[in-house]
Amino acid sequence: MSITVVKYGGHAMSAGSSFAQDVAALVKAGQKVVVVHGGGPQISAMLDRVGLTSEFRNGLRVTTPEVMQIARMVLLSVGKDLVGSLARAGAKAVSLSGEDGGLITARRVPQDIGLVGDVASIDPSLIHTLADNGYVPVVSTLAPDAEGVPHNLNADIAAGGLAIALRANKLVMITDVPGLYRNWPDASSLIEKITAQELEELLPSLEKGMVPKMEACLRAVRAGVPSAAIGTSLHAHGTVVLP
Ligand SMILES: Nc1ncnc2c1ncn2[C@@H]1O[C@H](COP(=O)(O)OP(=O)(O)O)[C@@H](O)[C@H]1O
Ligand SMILES: CC(=O)N[C@@H](CCC(=O)OP(=O)(O)O)C(=O)O
Repeated sequence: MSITVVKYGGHAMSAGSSFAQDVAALVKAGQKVVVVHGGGPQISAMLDRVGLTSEFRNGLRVTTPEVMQIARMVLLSVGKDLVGSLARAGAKAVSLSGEDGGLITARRVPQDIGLVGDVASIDPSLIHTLADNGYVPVVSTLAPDAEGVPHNLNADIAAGGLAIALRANKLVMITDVPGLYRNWPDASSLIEKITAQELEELLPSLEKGMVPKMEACLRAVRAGVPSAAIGTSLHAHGTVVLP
């Protein structure tokens, strides 16, 4: 049975959408769906409320231990909220993070930005167990490093890693823009289809949140995921990345 990995970004989430209904419909139609959620804007809002600031470097949040505490709290709560939305839409969902069942092990990124991890390894057996039994796994992207220290992972990067480890048929990145624009924000420059080679050439010119998103798509299609799509819903894909 085919597996779709869907990354649901924090910006898309705050815009409100038919996300839960769309996932529930896919599951009803016999597909396995794994949700990886973001929550960047929600973390920033909570940091604001408690009087902490954080900055982004190349799309990654500089994560001090204090920021990590808030990020973890917010992401786990976003996961539970999504389980609730999916349940109301008729899908049985279970939230978990990379910390559960040895799902993800993190490796500290080389940049000096604190407790930020990349995916070092993934053990997808817990995800398979859930998906094989009709549950929608909802993954919060926190993961311990080899010493057991929790790290903050960019959700796009983690979704790409999971799509590879699960041998997904498709990776879908749901965000607040219709797709990838060659000359952002020129609305006429939306890229409908792009190959891995073309994307690799374009990557250095991209900025902010698009950097980890497109890097994750590139890694996924290079590692055997047949396609990665970027759009505003499970059915609206402005951009498709092909090997
Ligand atoms: N070339 C580009 N094409 C599309 N969006 C871009 C581009 N460059 C920067 N962006 C910005 O990236 C944002 C999406 O990334 P991000 O904020 O990380 O979203 P998410 O929370 O869904 O992961 C868009 O809202 C847009 O402002
Ligand atoms: C290291 C890093 O940047 N982690 C992200 C995790 C959440 C995320 O990726 O959320 P979106 O998908 O909504 O942007 C953060 O702290 O914002």
